[in-house]
Amino acid sequence: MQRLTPTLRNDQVDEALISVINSLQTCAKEISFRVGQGELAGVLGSTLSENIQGETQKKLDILSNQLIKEILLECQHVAAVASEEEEGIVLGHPEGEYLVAFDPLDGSSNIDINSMVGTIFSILPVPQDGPRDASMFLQPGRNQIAAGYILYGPSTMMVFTTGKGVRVLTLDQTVGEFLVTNLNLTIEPETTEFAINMSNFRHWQEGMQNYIDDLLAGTSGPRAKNFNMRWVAAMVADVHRILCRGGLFAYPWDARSMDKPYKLRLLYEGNPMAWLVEQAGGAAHSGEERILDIVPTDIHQRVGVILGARNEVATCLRYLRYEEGSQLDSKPV
Ligand SMILES: O=P(O)(O)OC[C@H]1O[C@](O)(COP(=O)(O)O)[C@@H](O)[C@@H]1O
Ligand SMILES: [Mg+2]
Ligand SMILES: [Mg+2]
Repeated sequence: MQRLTPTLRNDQVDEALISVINSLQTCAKEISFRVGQGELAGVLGSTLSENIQGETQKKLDILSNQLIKEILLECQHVAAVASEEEEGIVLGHPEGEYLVAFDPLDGSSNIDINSMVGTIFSILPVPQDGPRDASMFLQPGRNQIAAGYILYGPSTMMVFTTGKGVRVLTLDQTVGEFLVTNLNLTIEPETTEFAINMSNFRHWQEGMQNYIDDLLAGTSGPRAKNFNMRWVAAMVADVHRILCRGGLFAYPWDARSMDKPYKLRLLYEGNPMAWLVEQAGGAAHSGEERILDIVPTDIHQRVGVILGARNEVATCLRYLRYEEGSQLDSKPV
């Protein structure tokens, strides 16, 4: 089975980017070991601190963030990093060609229940001109050079794209190497499975409520088919399932707190996942536009996310726009 570096060389990835991705691979092994040791490594539980997002940090959030930051900043090709857990960016090598944005630990609430978590990364080019500050990261997701995630599940997997399809590697714990286990994940355009946090139903826009109502109505409703639901509460695991067996994932606008109408973050979650899903033949939308076309105004900006099977994403958007064909009775007031 092929290793990561030859796979990247086959994809004509330049040596500088290979070195950045290899650094991420090192991070993945370090975090995977600690996640696997769990209680024994003393990494479970919360801290007393809050991150820039106003969320209580888990010990593993902080540890993963620190590990990734240190390892990436040792790589001479990394010009700066931006983390979901930190307010500002951290500058790296002045000659570095790449920027790395990451969610060090996605699905933090799963840590203490020994359930799936992950690391999500997005690699951007350093802009030609402009200041060397956070504004370097304010590029639309379509500029990404590489993106992906590491899933710490029953096995540890690295799933990524450099724009030539979606590659999957599995960590062989016996030799400590990631080996290629799938070279081209694809998502079927149709699906009968969706992932959404249903407890937010009452806070959604009417169009979203109508869409979900019709999925739940199954064969007796306007969609005339039954839909199954899954929610891992870790985007990385929900998106992985969609890449493996299809489906639709949504974390849409909600009215729980008006200063935070979206939960997921554009740079660390939305963009990398959107590109992976598009590379697999799916679609990824904010509810208003293609996620990869959004030009960020802040590194911690949040975004609505509807992604997965492309025909189902299109149907969901028709409901949100109250278009003909969305089988709605009601229209916006
Ligand atoms: O608490 P909820 O509504 O189930 O939200 C789960 C979502 O929040 C997240 O955990 C947010 O990510 P973090 O754990 O990195 O903050 C997503 O992975 C997941 O899809
Ligand atoms: Mg996350
Ligand atoms: Mg996180």
